[in-house]
Amino acid sequence: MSYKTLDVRVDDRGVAYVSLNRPDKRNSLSEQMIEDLTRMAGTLGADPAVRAVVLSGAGEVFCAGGDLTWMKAQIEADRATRIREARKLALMLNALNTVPKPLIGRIHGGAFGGGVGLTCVCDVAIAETATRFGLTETRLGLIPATIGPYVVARMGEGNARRVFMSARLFDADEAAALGIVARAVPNVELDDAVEAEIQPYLLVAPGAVAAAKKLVRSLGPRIDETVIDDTIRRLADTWEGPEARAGIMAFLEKKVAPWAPGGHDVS
Ligand SMILES: C/C(=C\C(=O)SCCNC(=O)CCNC(=O)[C@H](O)C(C)(C)COP(=O)(O)OP(=O)(O)OC[C@H]1O[C@@H](n2cnc3c(N)ncnc32)[C@H](O)[C@@H]1OP(=O)(O)O)CC(=O)O
Repeated sequence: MSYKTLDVRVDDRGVAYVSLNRPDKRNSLSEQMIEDLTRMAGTLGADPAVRAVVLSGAGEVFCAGGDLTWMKAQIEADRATRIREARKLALMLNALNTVPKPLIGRIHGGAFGGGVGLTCVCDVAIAETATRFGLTETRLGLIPATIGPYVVARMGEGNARRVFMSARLFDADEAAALGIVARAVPNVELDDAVEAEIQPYLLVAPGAVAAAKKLVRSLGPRIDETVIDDTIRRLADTWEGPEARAGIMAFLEKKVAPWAPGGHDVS
């Protein structure tokens, strides 16, 4: 179980602690991290000794979303490459969403774009009160495409219209009100809160847990192959447009995008 961008440790109770480990790039979802997360979901999901998985991030923020350097490469690529790369992101999210174990998110610092997506594919997430959340894609000329189904399933269409279209940041209490996280706790209580969340899962039948998770997915909004394919196409379409190029280049060059003359509030 060796990964280039993840730290994985399984304790003697069968709790797997997985930490995104690219803190210098704010744990943004590089191609390697997407591959590692997909493999991790398959490996831990199939391991009968694993009873629960905790997903966290190293460093200052949980996850800064899709790696914008990787996305810049997609802007330069041909259509077939764009579709193939967008599919990797979508299949990683699907793998985590369907992992047949309890997946518990430990969210701190910040979760932006794909970082909110990762939070929403967890069965339950607990956030540090100071965490900032944002579906920031439209700031960058992008859309929350592949993460969209999981986020909308949590917050509903009305809330999604507001936060997808405005890209405004919100705090952990609002994230709890929106259903993205179960609750917000002060940083000093975060690890205890996550441990308390794990406990009940260690007392229930693993096969029934997996079946219950499947049941809930079949009762909630359907995120099937057709929906996933549609989000892949939408992301590839967005990468083709002039706004994505301008927004991503502005971020990477530490400039302000042309549609935000005063800059964005990131505090
Ligand atoms: C999944 C889909 C879409 C997306 O997710 S699009 C991405 C959405 N994410 C964002 O909008 C967040 C972008 N990042 C930030 O706003 C800030 O970095 C931060 C997270 C608020 C942290 O700020 P801080 O001041 O602490 O750090 P720096 O900005 O100096 O960043 C340090 C270092 O990390 C690099 N970096 C940060 N985020 C990313 C990223 N998303 N991609 C690539 N690189 C990132 C940053 O460039 C700095 O690098 P240096 O080399 O040190 O300059 C699509 C779908 O849903 O389908």
